Amino acid sequence: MEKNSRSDIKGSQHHLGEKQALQDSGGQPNGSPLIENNSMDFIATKVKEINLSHDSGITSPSGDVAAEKSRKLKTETLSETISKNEEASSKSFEEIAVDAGEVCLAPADQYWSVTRDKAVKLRMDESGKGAEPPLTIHQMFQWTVDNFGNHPALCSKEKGTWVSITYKQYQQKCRAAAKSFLKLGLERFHGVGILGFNSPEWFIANIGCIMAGGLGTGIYTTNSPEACHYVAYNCEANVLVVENDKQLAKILQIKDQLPHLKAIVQYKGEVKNKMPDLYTWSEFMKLGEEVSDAQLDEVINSQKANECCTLIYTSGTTGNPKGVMLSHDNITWITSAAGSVFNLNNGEDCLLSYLPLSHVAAQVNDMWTALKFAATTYFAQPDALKGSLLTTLREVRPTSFLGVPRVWEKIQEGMKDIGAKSSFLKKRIASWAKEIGLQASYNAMNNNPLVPWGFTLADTLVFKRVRASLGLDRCKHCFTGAAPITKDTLDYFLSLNIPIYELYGMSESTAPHTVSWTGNFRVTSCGKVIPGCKTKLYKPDADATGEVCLWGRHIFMGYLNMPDKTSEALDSEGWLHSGDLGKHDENNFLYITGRIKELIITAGGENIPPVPIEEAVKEEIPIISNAMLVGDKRKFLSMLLTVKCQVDDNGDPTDELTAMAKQFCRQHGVMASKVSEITGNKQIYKVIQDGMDKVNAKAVSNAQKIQKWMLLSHDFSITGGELGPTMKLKRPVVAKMYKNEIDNFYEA
Ligand SMILES: Nc1ncnc2c1ncn2[C@@H]1O[C@H](COP(=O)(O)OP(=O)(O)OP(=O)(O)O)[C@@H](O)[C@H]1O
Repeated sequence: MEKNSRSDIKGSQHHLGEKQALQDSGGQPNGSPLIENNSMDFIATKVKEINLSHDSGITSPSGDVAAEKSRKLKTETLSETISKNEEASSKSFEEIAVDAGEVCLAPADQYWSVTRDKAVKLRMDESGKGAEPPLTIHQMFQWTVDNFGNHPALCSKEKGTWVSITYKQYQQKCRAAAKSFLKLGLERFHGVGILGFNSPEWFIANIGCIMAGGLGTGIYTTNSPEACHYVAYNCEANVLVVENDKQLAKILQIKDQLPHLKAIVQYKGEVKNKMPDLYTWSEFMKLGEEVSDAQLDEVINSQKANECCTLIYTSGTTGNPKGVMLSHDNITWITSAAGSVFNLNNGEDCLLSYLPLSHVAAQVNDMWTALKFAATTYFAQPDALKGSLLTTLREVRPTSFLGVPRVWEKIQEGMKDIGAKSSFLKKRIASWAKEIGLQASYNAMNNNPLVPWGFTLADTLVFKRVRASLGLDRCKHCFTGAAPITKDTLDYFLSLNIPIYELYGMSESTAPHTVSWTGNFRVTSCGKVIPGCKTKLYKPDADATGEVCLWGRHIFMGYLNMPDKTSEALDSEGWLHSGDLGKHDENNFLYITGRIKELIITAGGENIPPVPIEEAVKEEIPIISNAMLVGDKRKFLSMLLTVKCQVDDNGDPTDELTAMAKQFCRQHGVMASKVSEITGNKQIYKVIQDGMDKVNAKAVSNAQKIQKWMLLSHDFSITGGELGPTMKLKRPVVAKMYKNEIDNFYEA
């Protein structure tokens, strides 16, 4: 049914297959079951709504709120202006900042910098969004506290109960952390590395570090000790904040090679082996009690909006991670600019934090946008991506939800598995509703007011229940970003009347550059440029496809200590060259069509983007979880393949096939339940070869045909290092790991 409905839709005016053919294969790890199957049966079971209202079930936070005096930062003149201004509640902080004539910038004469303490020139416009006065993180925070001080800011689960802190308490805790960092000797523009799963402590450590004049630096929890060392050394970390003894163990292995390190703080669990300069969270938070407010305010007030406050290390899909230097203005401006597109209202939203905060997308969404718009951030459980995400989603019922493509794919897989087990009648109802849903969604996308017949019934019987069962019934914005998503997944959710809005951006653009939103989206497009930002397509070809170049106040300062890489990324005029290929449609929607850095250039000189071929293989042979095309400087193309298998509690792929993969084998007469049972299995190999033949039959040239392939015994994963944190394929890593296998393809 789905295929039929999609092909119906394909007849519409949009080139819907366009991007699907160009997807990155990186989004196919064999992650652990994200979705608990028994909770996904949206048709079969009456969906049990967990009526957790925004604040219900949340115990009062500890600490005497009334006794707290709202701290006045040296943005005092601004805050005073706010309180004096009769219209304070209706005026934005930016407007009031203009009134007060207070703009804090350090002298700078160029758009880029590669040294931690050097300010940059801002890409200010003369009018509009790009002309808004620059703000520091602290000014933005103070405005939120002044206006929404008693609003819940952070909610986390403690012993099974949600506990929240208000914006006032949040700021107070950040200030306490900042004082402790100062006490520990955090030097100006030196890093505080944070290595752990999302939690209030992560946010407080990060903002506390910035208040104290340091550079907030996330480190991926999946990093090896060596990879942690790379980041901690590069940012000259004075303090490392780790989640638990597992992360601590990694740091203990490398701490002697970190000349700037002064202390380690562990924020969860017991500190088993006491040692000097190792603190628990509660010890740490008390360390700075003697540091006066005036001392801290002096540090805060000396900071300028065009100076660095955060380092985002790239995930390394194309080489060693680079330290992307972000200024206060990068962060405060983009959160304001993107938030206005989505019409976010202060104090109205709540979201769930579960994607790695070291990645720019999660950090900007969960921490900075929430802070700017006084939203409430709920923290998921550390095993979110191993199964608990859905349960938490249903408790929190966020009003905005960001998933990387793989998250949406896992939800889709879970729902399909359940659907496959439903009775005949339920399957029929689902098919009927999905056909209507897809048509209705495409009509809405194309501004066609026609509502298909039966929509209201389908909405009541299916769509509303699905939304509730996923915890998305209050969700106004379901987002995807950070990597390409397939049209198949987008259509699947559209058929359930859940539009997923695509965002595009990079660490180097402080996350979003183009966005999609209600009434403004096109399937397979990543949306329109944010007001105040500009896109240029560099060296467009005959098809008007060129390299996507970005401009705006969100463009990063430079890569820390990497002048060459910085000048490769930023041209002499200050445009950021993304390395992505893209084109616009007649309505200025941007379509990403490939990555220049991933192009395969064969020995015969043909340029081949690998993603469309990899996606075609995965679609044709559904048992395949990952496919990597090789053939750079070789005579022909070959492909490494992995099959869908289950993962263990650590996220490591196991030998056990997924339910879907077992079913696939059975359909082809093979009673296998393990990966090892099908590697070398003639029947399965024939099925794969048949699929390859079909893909090759559609190849645009002989050079684009896959001549040889190999089924690997082990799936790719984040923990294995083959996939980055947003599940993108790390091609150089895989090429190195399977060098012998690849060489074998080309031996005569
Ligand atoms: N909506 C999207 N569609 C397609 N690709 C996207 C989308 N959003 C982001 N990307 C890809 O992600 C890239 C930015 O990702 P990020 O800044 O996390 O660095 P990375 O590419 O993962 O790591 P590295 O720079 O180390 O290679 C973009 O350049 C683009 O290739």
